[in-house]
Amino acid sequence: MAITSQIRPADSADSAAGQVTPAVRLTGLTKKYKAVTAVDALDLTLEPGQVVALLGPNGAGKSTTVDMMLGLTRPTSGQIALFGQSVRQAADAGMVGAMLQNSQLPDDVTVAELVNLYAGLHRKPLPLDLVLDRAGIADLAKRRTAKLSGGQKQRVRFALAIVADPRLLVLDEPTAAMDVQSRRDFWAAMRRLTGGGRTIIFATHYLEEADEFADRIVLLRAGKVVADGSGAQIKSAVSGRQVAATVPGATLQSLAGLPGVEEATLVGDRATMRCSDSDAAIRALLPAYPQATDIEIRSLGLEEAFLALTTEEAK
Ligand SMILES: Nc1ncnc2c1ncn2[C@@H]1O[C@H](COP(=O)(O)OP(=O)(O)OP(=O)(O)O)[C@@H](O)[C@H]1O
Repeated sequence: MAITSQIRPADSADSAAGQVTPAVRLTGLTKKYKAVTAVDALDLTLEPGQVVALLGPNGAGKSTTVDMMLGLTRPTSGQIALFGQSVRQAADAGMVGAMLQNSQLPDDVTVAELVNLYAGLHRKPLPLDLVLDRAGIADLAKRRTAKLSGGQKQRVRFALAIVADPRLLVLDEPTAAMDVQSRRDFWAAMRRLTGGGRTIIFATHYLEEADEFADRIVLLRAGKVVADGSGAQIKSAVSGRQVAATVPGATLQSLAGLPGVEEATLVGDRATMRCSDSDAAIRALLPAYPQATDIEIRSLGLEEAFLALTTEEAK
């Protein structure tokens, strides 16, 4: 599929030309679990100050990518540089803060005690009040963690992630347990943080969340980047039309290769083609298959088109 190259090369040329060291540079990053390739030769460069969403369905490789960036899982091959340093060096220097899916919080401490405990692990932690304030949990300082709601726990995890004032925040589905208002508050806090030039990469299942809060969306499927661009670019790339037709004798390969066709499926003689240009597709289909009948064209909604882009393709 050509969407990645239409929008922007996965590895932006800006950083090569400019002086700025990328916040994140992943090169050929690969993780295999026996037969499963969870992350497949991923190349990705993040400029400092970007808020980037790693968007994709279950099993796309988001968590594995995040875990490798945090040194929790070793890559099978490929390289990771964070501000030009190794994962270990960047972590030791307090450059990286992380918020992981479902990480456990100890039960028998207050929020302030827990944040202080984490602060003690770092050489130059931020003052407690500032951390609590930035995470929007100043009013929860004396609350025991066992008494927190799911969304409040997420904000405490966020406080722990920012304790060392990291330049890069890596967040795996940070708003998973939050209601709409908490989600908005969370991202408002994030925006205040990134005002200071911090880089954020977060994993999410939700196109809407990625569109609303990220400067850039990297769409993953089966461990590969299938699209990379701003929310508007991704939306225009994924929206399109679907052409269905009964095409006796057609092969999947020939249908997928028609101009304007992004992806094709064939069930018996019934072909369904997701098109970037449905007019071009039909103009090419008819001379190639004059026997085609029952042709239908319909517009794909955004969510539907997104799903089409993130499920297995035939091309
Ligand atoms: N420890 C593991 N052992 C074997 N396979 C794994 C392991 N961790 C992940 N995988 C596989 O790697 C692929 C990518 O998984 P990953 O958790 O990175 O996806 P994801 O995009 O984060 O999905 P989700 O949104 O469900 O968290 C999946 O096929 C998953 O089953």
